Amino acid sequence: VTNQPAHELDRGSCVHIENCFVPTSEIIAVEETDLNKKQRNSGKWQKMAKPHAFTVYYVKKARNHRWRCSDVTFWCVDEQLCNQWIQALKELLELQTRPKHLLVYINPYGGKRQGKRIYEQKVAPLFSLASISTDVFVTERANHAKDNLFEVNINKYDGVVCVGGDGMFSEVMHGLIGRMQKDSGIDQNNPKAPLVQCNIRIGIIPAGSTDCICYSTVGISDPVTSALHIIIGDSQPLDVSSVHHNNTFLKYTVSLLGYGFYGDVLKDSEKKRWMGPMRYDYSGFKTFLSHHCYEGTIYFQPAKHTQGSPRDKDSCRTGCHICRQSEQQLAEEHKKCGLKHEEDEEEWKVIKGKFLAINAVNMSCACPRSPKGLSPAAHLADGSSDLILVRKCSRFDFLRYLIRHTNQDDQFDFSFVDVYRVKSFQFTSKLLEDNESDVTDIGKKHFGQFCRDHPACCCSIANSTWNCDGETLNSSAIEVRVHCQLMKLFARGIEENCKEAASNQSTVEQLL
Ligand SMILES: CCCCCCCCCCCCC/C=C/[C@@H](O)[C@H](CO)NC(=O)CCCCCCCCCCCCCCC
Ligand SMILES: Nc1ncnc2c1ncn2[C@@H]1O[C@H](COP(=O)(O)OP(=O)(O)OP(=O)(O)O)[C@@H](O)[C@H]1O
Ligand SMILES: [Ca+2]
Repeated sequence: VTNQPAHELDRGSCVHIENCFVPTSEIIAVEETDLNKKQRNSGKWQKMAKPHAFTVYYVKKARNHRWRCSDVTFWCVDEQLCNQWIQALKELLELQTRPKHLLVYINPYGGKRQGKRIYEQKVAPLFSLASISTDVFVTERANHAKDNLFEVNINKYDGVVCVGGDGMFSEVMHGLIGRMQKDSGIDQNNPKAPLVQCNIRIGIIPAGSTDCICYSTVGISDPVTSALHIIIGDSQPLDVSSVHHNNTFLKYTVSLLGYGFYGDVLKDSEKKRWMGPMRYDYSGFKTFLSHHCYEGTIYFQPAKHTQGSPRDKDSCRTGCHICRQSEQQLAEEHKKCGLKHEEDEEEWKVIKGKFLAINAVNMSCACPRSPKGLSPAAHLADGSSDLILVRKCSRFDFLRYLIRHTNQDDQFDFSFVDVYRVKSFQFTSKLLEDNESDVTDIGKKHFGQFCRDHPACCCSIANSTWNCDGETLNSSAIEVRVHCQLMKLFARGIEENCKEAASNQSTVEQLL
């Protein structure tokens, strides 16, 4: 069997196959080749009596974590031998645990409103090549996908795919995690309830405005790359934080939970949805100029179970040992403590102040606008969140901080920025504290006026809102807890040395 053209086989020439390989885990499909098509294309086949061939489709790694589907055709004069190869390769593929039946939700209005086109033109043909069957559902309203996930026979599927942005992913995640807890009789309103892990993987086909979750877990936001990760059945566990207020469940978050700057940007940008992804630049500029800061108190529990720190130079990569070690450490702690809520006994740290931004990120939050993200050393699956506190500072300093989202300089190397790796935290705004603790204290009650009367103080008279993975929360006082590896994605994290892999494979057109 050779990948040399048939006319060379016919001449009985010696075949040179380069020494290179594709792991079976990265083969997409094996098919008997349609020789009529090949004949038409190459015109090199006419002389051969009865040729046989099969084509292997495989993942070809290009630059910047981009994957493409490549193929190589093997020619053979012996029909039986050709069939044996096809059979053997198909058996190898069967041994891989890959999705066979997927449930797909498409948000036709996400990002630049291209979700349906992206799925039909770039993704569906690849799923069909890989013999994956799908039930496709185009949403007609917000929360359609989430509501539907509570009704469908979920056991029929090997995974759920969402075509859209971070908001669409959030919907699907809420549907799946919520369904899982409901089926297991877990009360989501209890902030301390041990949540049941969700083993049905989610695949993200990026078609949104920020696509931060896709970018941070794959290394690029590219529909074809994501489709290939789904096809080969990659698996990446992900931390999920639960957000509560007064024993009421509000939301789950996996990327950014931001108060102050990012909350205000989101709130303003929601009114400008018609602008598409540009709305964030417009509202970002406006919010930057308004320069509001917010006063409040943060209580947090440091994440002692993990060896990593937000100031580490190394980032979370495929097969990350920090994530593995942290998960094991947490599992051991839970075994030792049994049902006892050990968190309550651990130390809480308190920070009071005036902040321009409070950002809690479960992952780096890398995205095309910010290729390293808001916390470059955050881990996808270590059971912790990085809590970034940006204190009141000048507009110029805040701009310097924002610019560091976009370049290689250290974002935390500012006197007004603090970062902590935490496993839970709580926030209460000063306004709420004052209202709740002592309503008769005139000075406290009129805090709003107090600030208005002193122009030097830029503290807002109102609360900000929380930006929870691109959705606003109704409450400013929240209680947040990280759940280590609560769910899984069809991804493998960001691969190391991708450039090297790309150049090794660029010359590779042979296989086996
Ligand atoms: C001067 C350059 C500064 C550039 C700063 C770029 C920062 C980009 C940071 C992106 C962080 C994304 C975190 C992920 C959040 C997602 O869960 C969420 C849902 O998709 N997206 C947003 O909330 C969307 C948030 C998008 C926020 C965009 C903010 C743009 C700020 C522009 C400020 C301009 C100041 C210029 C002054 C002359
Ligand atoms: N058919 C629909 N009509 C209106 N809204 C929808 C529909 N389907 C889903 N949605 C909602 O649209 C919101 C935004 O969608 P999505 O996340 O896909 O795009 P985006 O906001 O442009 O991107 P990003 O979240 O990456 O910034 C989601 O919160 C989702 O609940
Ligand atoms: Ca994490």
